Amino acid sequence: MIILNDKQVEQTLGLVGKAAQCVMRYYQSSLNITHKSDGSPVTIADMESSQCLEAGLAEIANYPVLSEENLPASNAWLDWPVYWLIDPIDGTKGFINQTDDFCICIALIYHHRPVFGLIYSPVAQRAWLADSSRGVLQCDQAGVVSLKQSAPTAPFRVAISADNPSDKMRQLLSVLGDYDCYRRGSALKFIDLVTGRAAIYPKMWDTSEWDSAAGHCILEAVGGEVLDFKTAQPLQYGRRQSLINPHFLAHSGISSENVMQLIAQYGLMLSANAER
Ligand SMILES: Nc1ncnc2c1ncn2[C@@H]1O[C@H](COP(=O)(O)O)[C@@H](OP(=O)(O)O)[C@H]1O
Ligand SMILES: [Mg+2]
Repeated sequence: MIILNDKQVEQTLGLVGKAAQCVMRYYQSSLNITHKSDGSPVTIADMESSQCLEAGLAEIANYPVLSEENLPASNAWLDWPVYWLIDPIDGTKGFINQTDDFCICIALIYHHRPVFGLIYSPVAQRAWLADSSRGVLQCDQAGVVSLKQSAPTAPFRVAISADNPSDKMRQLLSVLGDYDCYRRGSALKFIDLVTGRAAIYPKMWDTSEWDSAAGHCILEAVGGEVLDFKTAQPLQYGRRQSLINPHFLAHSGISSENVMQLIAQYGLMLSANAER
């Protein structure tokens, strides 16, 4: 197991603060937006944040860095036992639309599992980080607080993406009875699961491994899970040529019975679609 020492964690926090300063120089200004092959937007702020993080992380711990904005030409990650996996701005749409829902995600992957995760909100100037020895720490100017799993209150609060359609989601959640949905962009939805604002975050649309890795690590550190909807096993990283995640169910503090109901319902929806 790889564990970052206190100095490396402090340096990583300093670095993410520096990347956030790069990003905030462009927030609420007019930006030239280009689109990638999956249709997602990218700006100069994504690129500058990536350059800042890539250079800094390699100095903090000299592992390869896999960034959303700088992918290796080949599938080099298949041979890496340990590497940094970063999303220089997660929720670029929220950044462009000035919703405040965007963040910087940094994960350290060791043998296909996220062993360190850090999510930073440049607007709130707050970081959440986790690993197996520290649990989850929330760090901001007021200080450092250790977060524990908070019990969800009824009805279940469900965090969903800002722009994924609702009909499929309603069908999935129908097995829960009473629930209450809200929309929010970016990996900050994982933080909502940690703080108890949400109990469930289902993702039935494509995301990439850098979108989930840091949040996955932070959520697991308070006892939550990020499960592949098809296998009911935790997501894994860097195992396949494709970096697209399977559809997943992230949750915290709900019963295993509810988890199995949601996974079974996903399976039924999948078979019904295949039959059409
Ligand atoms: N078709 C697709 N393939 C891969 N990733 C996708 C995708 N559509 C959306 N995403 C990713 O999902 C993220 C947004 O998720 P959410 O809607 O939950 O906030 C975006 O992250 P970025 O903003 O980092 O590009 C985007 O990359
Ligand atoms: Mg992203």
